[in-house]
Amino acid sequence: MSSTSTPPMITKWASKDGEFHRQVSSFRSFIEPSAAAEFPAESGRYHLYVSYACPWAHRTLIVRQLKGLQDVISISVVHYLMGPNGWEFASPDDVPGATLDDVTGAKYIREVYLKAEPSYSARFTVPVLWDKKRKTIVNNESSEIIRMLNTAFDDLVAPEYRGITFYPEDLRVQIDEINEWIYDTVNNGVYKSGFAVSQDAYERNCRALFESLERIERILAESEFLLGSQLTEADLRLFTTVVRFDPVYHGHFKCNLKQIGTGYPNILRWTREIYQLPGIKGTVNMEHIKKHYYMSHTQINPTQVVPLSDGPNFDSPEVRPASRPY
Ligand SMILES: N[C@@H](CCC(=O)N[C@@H](CS)C(=O)NCC(=O)O)C(=O)O
Repeated sequence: MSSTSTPPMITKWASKDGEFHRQVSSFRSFIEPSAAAEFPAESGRYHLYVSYACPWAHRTLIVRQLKGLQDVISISVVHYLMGPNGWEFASPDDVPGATLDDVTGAKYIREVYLKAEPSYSARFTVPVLWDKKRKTIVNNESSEIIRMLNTAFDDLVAPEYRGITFYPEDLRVQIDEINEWIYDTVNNGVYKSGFAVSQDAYERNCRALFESLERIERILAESEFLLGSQLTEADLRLFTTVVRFDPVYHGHFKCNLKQIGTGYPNILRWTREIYQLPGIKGTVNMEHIKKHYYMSHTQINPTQVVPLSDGPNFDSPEVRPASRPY
């Protein structure tokens, strides 16, 4: 694909059956602690390309924060608006929160992909984990990037972050199991509702989404986090969808049977607990989130008018776990 060709439009995300099918990510290598590895963990070598708007990229920002990796892995943040050329970099003077790409000098994320693989012809998604040394993409699948950040850099972080894990061995089976249905019906479920172009696909996915929210509400009525008193990867993956739910998915994606702030007291309490953990609120940029969805998906919102509400106040009341939950 040449660097001037146009990527597929958002409207093409739904296929003939009226249903949205998320593409499988293409770059799937792993960073490992061993110096002999293809991609060895090194401080300053790897770079994350993210969008504050994107719930998948948001996962990687959260784990980078909670694992104390800010000085080990650098980041670039794209403009909230996704235009016909896809994600674009912007100066923070023009778009507060965004950055230019000081690593490869790209104007668009698509150029980063094409530097890594000139024949790449799939979607140009964020997050992207980039190797500055080999000048290539290590991985563009958020669920795998957060696993690497969880363990691969432990020798390089400050002592208080070593050994922190959001994928503990004794909970792996339960984490994998809960991730599976939450991914399908909630994380991706909001997109399957919002991008559906048939009534049937919309209703089916929207109902499945709310069945899962009811199930999560029941879990969180009994338990501090999804799998007990320990914060795990399953919570972090769900959090990025829930934090966007009332301001964006409820209206823009028509996920409107209930709202988190008024309809799910236990999910609301749980969201506040995560939001109030050190460093997390700095990863939630509601301006980028709202402007991205309402202004980029012009097939859904042709006026590009952005609604006023940011959703529930996650800052207060203060909801403090008894001890650090991870
Ligand atoms: N499987 C990927 C999905 C990432 C993804 O779909 N990102 C969206 C933003 S929320 C994107 O960059 N879309 C651009 C496009 O599809 O053209 C992951 O979890 O990392």
